[in-house]
Order: sequence, then C-alpha cells, then structure tokens
Amino acid sequence: MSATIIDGKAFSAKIRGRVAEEVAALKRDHGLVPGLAVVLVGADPASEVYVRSKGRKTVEAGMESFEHRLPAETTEADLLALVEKLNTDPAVHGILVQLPLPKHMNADAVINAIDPAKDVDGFHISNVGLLGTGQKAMVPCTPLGCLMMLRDHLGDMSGKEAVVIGRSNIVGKPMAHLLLGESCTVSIAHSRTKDIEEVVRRADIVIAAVGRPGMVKGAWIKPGATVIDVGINRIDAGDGKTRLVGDVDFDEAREVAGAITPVPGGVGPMTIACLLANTVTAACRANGLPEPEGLTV
Ligand SMILES: Nc1nc2c(c(=O)[nH]1)N[C@@H](CN(C=O)c1ccc(C(=O)N[C@@H](CCC(=O)O)C(=O)O)cc1)CN2
Repeated sequence: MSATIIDGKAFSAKIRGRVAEEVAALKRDHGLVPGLAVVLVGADPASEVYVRSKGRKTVEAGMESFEHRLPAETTEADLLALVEKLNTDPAVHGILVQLPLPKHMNADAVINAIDPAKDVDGFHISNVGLLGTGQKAMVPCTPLGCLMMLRDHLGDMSGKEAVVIGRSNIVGKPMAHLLLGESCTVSIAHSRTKDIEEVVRRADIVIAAVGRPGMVKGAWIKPGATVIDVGINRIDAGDGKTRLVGDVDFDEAREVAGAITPVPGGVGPMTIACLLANTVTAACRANGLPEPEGLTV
C-alpha cells in the first residue's frame, strides 16, 4: 500500500498563520513588533533564494525584517562588528547568519558571537548545551520542523525506535536530542556505521539527513515506518535541466512506509516557518511575556 504523504508545504502555511496571529496579538496587546535580522555574506545562488524567502515571509507574518547583504570578501572582523551591533539593537529579537559562510571565515566563531537569546538558528554553543541537557533552548529550525511534523502525524512517540542518518551539528545531532526528549530509542547512523540497512530496518521513525541523493532504499524501510527526508540535493535531470531530490528513494520508499515527506515540499518549507516561530518565541522571552503554545518544544 502507498504511504501517506506528509505535506510540509501545507503544514508550514498553517504554522506561519499561527505565527501571524501571535504577532498581531503582540502588537495589539503590548505594542511589540518582533524583528528578524538575516545576514548574507557573498552571493551563493541557493542562499540568495533562501534569504529572499525568509525576508518575504517575515514581512507577511507582520514582523520587521532587517536584511544585511555583505560582499564575499568581507573580513571576519567586519562581520563580527555587525553581529555585535545587532546584539545590542532592541528592535532585533532574532539574528541569523546564512550558512555556508565564505571559506576565509570561521563559522563557529561567528555563530558563537551571536547573543544566545537572539540565536533563532539555535546553533550557538549555549543553545546546543541547553538542548542537549533537556533545558529550554532556541531549537534549530530544520529539526524543530521535523519534530512538529512527527508530533502532528504520530502523536505520542514514546518507546518508538528512531534512527537519524547523519550526524551534522545543524540537523543530525539536535534531531537525536529532540527524539530522546520524546522518549524514543534513538540511534545515529553515519558513514562509518556497519550494516546501516539493518539499523534503518529496525526503525519506526527514519530521519534521513546525509546529503546523498536517493541513498535510503525502499528495502531498508520497516513496513509502516514514518520517513522524514531532510535531504535537498540538486541533480541532473538529463535534459539539460536539474531537479531536487531527497536522501530517500521516494518511489521505492513510499511503497513500504506508512508515511513519508516529499522533496520538495516536505521538510524545506518547515525550516522557514520554524525560523519565524523562533523569532516570536525570542521576542516573547526578551520581553518577559508568556511563550505562545505550539510554536516551540
Ligand atoms: N543559518 C542557516 N543557514 C542554513 C540553514 C539554516 O537553517 N540556517 N538551512 C539551509 C538552507 N535553508 C535555510 O536557510 C533552507 C533550505 C531549503 C528550504 C526549502 O524551502 N526548500 C524547498 C525547495 C526550494 C528550492 O526549490 O530550492 C523544499 O524543500 O521544498 C528552505 C530553507 C542551509 N543554510
């Protein structure tokens, strides 16, 4: 039987609608307008698209968008000076530095210069530590989006076997912590994992975040499992064009899984919706206001 398709585009629109309601209430009741600053260094074409979309959706939700575009040859010192300025700007509640940064910059140093309370990406070491110890943190947007979709589709996940394929700081590791927080039994598989197919075959929940097009085959999936595909890989479509595919062989996996996210239209749109949600959360925390329900964990 064919799997249920988890529609990230529709779900993310719902989250953005909730964000817009909360923003309207913050304006009406407290005169507070959440503000998000996005910094782009260089002109990576994919990053340009993501940053434009972030700015547009921030404004659509009723928030203030501050876009900072810097040339690729900007020095790390100049970028750190901008981050410091944003840290002290009271109109800015969230700061995001678009990744990847040019090679001459130390991304860790830049991320760790952001005020952790404004770190809406959840990449600062303080937020990583808070999440890892089960404390209130800013949660990275892509894993947060995956968790929201899983909660919506499965409800209680306690005791389920989950496998996260990929161990990146941005997705794999925070995702594993979030699933532990849901009381799943969690494995992290990676390039050195022995018999990865067997590890994946045990899982009720599969999160694929390796950046290898179509790596996870239908035969690896436990019948009925929920599959969340984080991969966004642009491949040659054979006719001089390109197309986006995930890390999961979608056509094979949909015949075995109980539910699956597509690429495009699955996890990707949730990333930006969760960025907006994190900005509202940060604005509420900064002003000592209660956090809106359902926009974070
Ligand atoms: N500072 C950050 N940098 C990057 C992050 C991040 O979370 N913080 N994530 C990615 C890029 N990203 C957001 O920045 C992002 C990626 C993909 C999508 C998305 O909606 N994808 C669509 C397809 C879009 C297309 O056609 O190319 C989908 O999957 O349906 C949104 C945001 C790296 N950098």
